[in-house]
Amino acid sequence: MHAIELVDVSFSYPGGFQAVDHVGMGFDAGEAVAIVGQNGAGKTTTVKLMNNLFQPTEGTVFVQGKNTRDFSTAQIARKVGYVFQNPDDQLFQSSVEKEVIYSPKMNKVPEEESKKWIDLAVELCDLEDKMELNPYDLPLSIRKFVTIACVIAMNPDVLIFDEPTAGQDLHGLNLLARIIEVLQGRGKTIITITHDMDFVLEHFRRVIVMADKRKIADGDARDIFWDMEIMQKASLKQPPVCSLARELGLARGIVTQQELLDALGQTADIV
Ligand SMILES: Nc1ncnc2c1ncn2[C@@H]1O[C@H](COP(=O)(O)OP(=O)(O)OP(=O)(O)O)[C@@H](O)[C@H]1O
Repeated sequence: MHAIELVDVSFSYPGGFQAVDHVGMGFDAGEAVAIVGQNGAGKTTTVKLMNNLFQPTEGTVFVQGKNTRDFSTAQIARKVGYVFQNPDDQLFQSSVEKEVIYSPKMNKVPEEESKKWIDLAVELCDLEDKMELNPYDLPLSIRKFVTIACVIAMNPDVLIFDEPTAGQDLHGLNLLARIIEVLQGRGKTIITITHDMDFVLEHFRRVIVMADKRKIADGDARDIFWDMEIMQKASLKQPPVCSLARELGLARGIVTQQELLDALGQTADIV
């Protein structure tokens, strides 16, 4: 049984604009998957269908085998946590501490259990010295971590991060990498929308590519970033390491700097 499964799902916004067109995908427990694609491809709409913020116009979304139509958004949100693209859509308390404890408290999570996850969330998101501050006095990049902490604190089985890398510096990117690693290590399913292809290559093995409302590819990053037809169809730029390796005529599938250096070393030996 998948943690989440979309079966032939379409979605149109009220007013009739179709944003998702017959999409199918499944995610297992403990998987980390990146969703990439140009602006307007339908990525955010697709993930909002996964936590029941939207219900499909056609097709079915299953969360741990259960049809989301049979549950409220709040019920599904306990299993599938979604971190909004814009943190300001999610923050409404007067301090970071109140934000992070709000959902576990509202959902009456037993104190011992909630303390464990709140402490982990605060540590992973580097918020220990910001608990008394008003989120709106913090920069956007840190507000984003406040929203991530809120979702981790709820201890959902699936966490969806919408554009977490946008506007992050190296420290922020390192925090995100550790969050993904630690949560995946605890059996969580992590789904991340991002435009940062280097971040994808470093931290995700499986990549889903969306273009023009549809899923056009789903597989190993090593295959996908070397498939120029997919790159062109999705208007994606091949990551620099891959394009350099391609220009140099090196083996397909090179995606990291180390692999590029190793391949160049071998080439130099042969020459
Ligand atoms: N509330 C809405 N009403 C009508 N159309 C919408 C609404 N929200 C999004 N859309 C449209 O649906 C399409 C898909 O949007 P979506 O946000 O899912 O794409 P995306 O791939 O996440 O893009 P981005 O990277 O820019 O966030 C876009 O054309 C967008 O303009």
